[in-house]
Amino acid sequence: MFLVGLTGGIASGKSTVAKEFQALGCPCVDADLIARQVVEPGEPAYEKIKGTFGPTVFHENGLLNREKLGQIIFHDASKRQQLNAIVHPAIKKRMLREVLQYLLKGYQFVICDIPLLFETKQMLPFVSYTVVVYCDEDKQLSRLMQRNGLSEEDAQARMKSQLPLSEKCLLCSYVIDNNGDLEGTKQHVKEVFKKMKSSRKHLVLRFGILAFAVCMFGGLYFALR
Ligand SMILES: Nc1ncnc2c1ncn2[C@@H]1O[C@H](COP(=O)(O)OP(=O)(O)OP(=O)(O)O)[C@@H](O)[C@H]1O
Repeated sequence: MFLVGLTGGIASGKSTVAKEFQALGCPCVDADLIARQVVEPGEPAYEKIKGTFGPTVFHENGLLNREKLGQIIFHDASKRQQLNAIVHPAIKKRMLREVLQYLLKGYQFVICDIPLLFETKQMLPFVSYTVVVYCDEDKQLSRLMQRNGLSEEDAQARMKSQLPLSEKCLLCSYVIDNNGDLEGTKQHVKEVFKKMKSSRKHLVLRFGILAFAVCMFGGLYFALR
């Protein structure tokens, strides 16, 4: 099995593209979903956030106030770094656990939807291919404002906290153009899907596991003879 890192900019269409990959039968691990799970009450990252940012970033019922925390970190790079140092290792650990479950089920590859793949670099050593979902800046801005009900200024601040999409396109293996309608995007997803299916990178891990098993059992056999 091998991992494909799916990334892009905020509201560039990663979830939309991930759904299309799932419709084609690919398992997807969603870093955003995991990011919400690791800050639930009782999780180690939850306690660390309380210790670092204080009680003001929590609702009265104890749940994390994501909007309040978002406002703080999107306008303050050092606070953003502090939060990242807490949540990124927890996200990475849980992602690798989910990936391991798919490995045991025998999938050829797993799509890992990681919005900040190139910014944090945490998961980069584990992925064989990177795919960027791209759309022009003005389209990204209008989709973000519409979806999240944000002012232009707030939407711009969120976009600026990430690497520009054009830079990510230079770093990745494949670009999926999401400027057009959904039908066009589906076609781009199918093309990338075919390329992944024809990759033989999953054999590296399979042969590695096989060689390891042969060595272990061979060693055991000769030791017990
Ligand atoms: N090709 C498209 N045509 C029209 N609208 C689109 C298209 N792709 C995505 N959208 C819309 O743009 C918004 C952002 O898309 P999506 O949620 O997939 O982005 P995302 O990159 O996953 O966002 P986030 O950064 O929050 O994770 C959504 O409202 C979605 O419906």
